[in-house]
Amino acid sequence: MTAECPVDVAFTRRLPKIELHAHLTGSISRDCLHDIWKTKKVQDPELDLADPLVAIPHGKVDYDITTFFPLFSSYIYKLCSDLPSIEYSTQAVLRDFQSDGVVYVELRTTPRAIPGMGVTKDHYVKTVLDVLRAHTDNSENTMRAFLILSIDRRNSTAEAEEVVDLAVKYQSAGVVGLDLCGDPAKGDVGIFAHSFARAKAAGLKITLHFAESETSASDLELQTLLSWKPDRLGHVIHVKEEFRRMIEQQNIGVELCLSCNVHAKMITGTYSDHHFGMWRHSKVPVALSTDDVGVFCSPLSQEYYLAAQHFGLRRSEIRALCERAVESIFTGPYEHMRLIKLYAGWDGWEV
Ligand SMILES: CNc1ncnc2c1ncn2[C@@H]1O[C@H](COP(=O)(O)O)[C@@H](O)[C@H]1O
Repeated sequence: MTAECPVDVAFTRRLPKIELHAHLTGSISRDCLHDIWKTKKVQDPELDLADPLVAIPHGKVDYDITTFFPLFSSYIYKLCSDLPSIEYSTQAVLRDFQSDGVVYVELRTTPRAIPGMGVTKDHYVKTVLDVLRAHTDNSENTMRAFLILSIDRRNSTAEAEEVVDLAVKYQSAGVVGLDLCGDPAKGDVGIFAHSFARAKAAGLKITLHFAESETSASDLELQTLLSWKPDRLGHVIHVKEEFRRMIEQQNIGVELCLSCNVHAKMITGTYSDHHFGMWRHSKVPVALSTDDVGVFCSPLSQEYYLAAQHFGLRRSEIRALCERAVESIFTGPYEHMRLIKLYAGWDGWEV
C-alpha cells in the first residue's frame, strides 16, 4: 500500500479531517433525534410530535431547497426545544464527527430563544459553548471544537446585531466567527452590512453562504457580500467568471458540500459535475464539508471518498486536500501549528 493506491472508505476515515461548514442542528443524526423523542415521550405521553424515524425516515436524503428549510422550523426545532435536548444533541454531534476522524471542527449555529422554556439566545449559545469547551478540554478527545454564530437571512437588523453582541461576548469562550445562512430565497442581505463590519472590527472572522441558488446570486448581492471582505465563502455555486476571479485574487477559502448540493439538486447533474472539479485546481484553500450530515447522511469521510471516486484522486491528493483546509481555519496560531504538526506526523497510508 502506498500513497498512490486507490482511495477507500477505511482510508478516508483514518485521515485526519477538518470540518469547516457544519450547521449544528442539521448535523444531529436521526438516531439522536429519536433518543430525544423517546425521552420526551416518557416524560409527556401526550407529546404531539411524530417519531423522528417516521418524520425523517432513515435513507431519505432527497430534501430540496423547498422542503429542506421547513424541516427545521416545523420539526427539529420543536423537538430540540429545551436546554437538555440541545446539550444532549450537541454532545452527540461532536461524538459523531470525532468518530469519523475529524480532528478540528468549526460548528455553526443560529442563536435561538425558546420563550416557552425561559431560554434566551444567550442561554442557547452558552449551553452549546459549554459542551464544545468540555469536549475540547477532555484530553482523551482527538478533535477540538469551536463555534461560529449564524445570522439567518430572515433576521431583522436588530436580530443580527444581537447575534454580533453574543459573538463578541463569547469570543474568549470559543466563538471564532460569524456566518450568514438561511433560505437563499429570503431576505435582503444588504441590511446586515453594519453587523458584519462590527464583527470584523471586533476580530471575528466572517463566512457567508454565497450564490447558493440563482435567486441569491445577483451581481448586486454578490458584490455586497464580497464588499464585507469575507474570510471564507460557503457553497459558491452560481458564480460567474468575474466573481470567481475576485475570490481567487482575494484568496478567500471556499467550503464545498458535495452531497448536500447533489441531493438538494442545488447543482445540475451529479457528483462529477460538481464545481469542486473547478475549485480544486484554483489556488484558494478548499474545505470539503458536510453542511447537514443529519439530513444528507454523508459524513466527512464519505465526502472525501466521493471526491476521490468522481474526480479520480489518489491517496496523496486526498490527504493534500485535507491538509489545505488548515490555511482557512478561523482560530489562531496555536491550532494552525497543532494541525500542521499532526499532518506532518501522520503516517496512516496503510493500516
Ligand atoms: C442547504 N444548505 C444551507 N443553506 C443555508 N442555510 C442552511 C443550510 N443548511 C442549514 N442552514 C441553516 O442552519 C439552520 C440549522 O442549524 P442551526 O439551527 O443554525 O444550528 C437552518 O435553519 C438554516 O437556517
